[in-house]
Amino acid sequence: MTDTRLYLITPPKLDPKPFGETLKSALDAGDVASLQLRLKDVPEEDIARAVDVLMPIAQSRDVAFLLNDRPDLAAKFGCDGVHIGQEDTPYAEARAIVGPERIVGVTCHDSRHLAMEAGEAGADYVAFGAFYPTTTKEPKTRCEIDVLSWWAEVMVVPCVAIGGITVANALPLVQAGADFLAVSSGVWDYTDGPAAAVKAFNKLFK
Ligand SMILES: Cc1ncc(COP(=O)(O)OP(=O)(O)O)c(N)n1
Ligand SMILES: Cc1nc(C(=O)O)sc1CCOP(=O)(O)O
Ligand SMILES: [Mg+2]
Repeated sequence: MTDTRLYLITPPKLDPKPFGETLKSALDAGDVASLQLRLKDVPEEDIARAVDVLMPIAQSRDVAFLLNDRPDLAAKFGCDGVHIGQEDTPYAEARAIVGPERIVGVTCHDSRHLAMEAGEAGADYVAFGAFYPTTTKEPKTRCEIDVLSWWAEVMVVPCVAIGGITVANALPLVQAGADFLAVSSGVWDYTDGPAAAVKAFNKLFK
């Protein structure tokens, strides 16, 4: 049994009500540690509506609900945490906004240095990527698996692997010691549906 767990990222575009039904089936299919709401370049009211519909679905199933980019809204809406990248609110400011009890995760690309900085500053996890090609976003970097295995061997702060991860290519990341696999299209676009994807990923973690 590995310690790796699934960290879902919402698809780039979604209609909250119908997506909420898809989300319920995915979360009821197996263990999911967390869900990140990642809506880019939308009005705040669209984020608020998605939070209203999706956060209760996640939290009622003990799935942590994180918001991408916006520590202010994460605090305002009562999310369990926020994910920030290198071009978003700096860690110290995000932590001051959300407080000590909420999760703050930090994008560290392929950089051991960025990850050590974030870990020392108090980040709850560091995210490395992209490990594989992805069409969900234009990743700034590609990350080699040895960065992940180095971090898993020498550091205690949890590490997240992200970028183009599918059931078919995930095993090397699990074997390298990733604490979480952050996945979007590998679940929502899975041939047999998101629920089957959650089951298949959890089978890999056994
Ligand atoms: C878990 C996780 N890792 C990395 C990212 C990417 O964050 P960022 O670099 O800020 O890019 P955007 O997602 O904001 O476009 C993430 N969102 N989640
Ligand atoms: C949001 C995000 N950040 C990345 C990074 O490299 O930091 S890759 C990525 C896309 C994740 O979606 P998918 O699982 O569909 O590839
Ligand atoms: Mg960001």
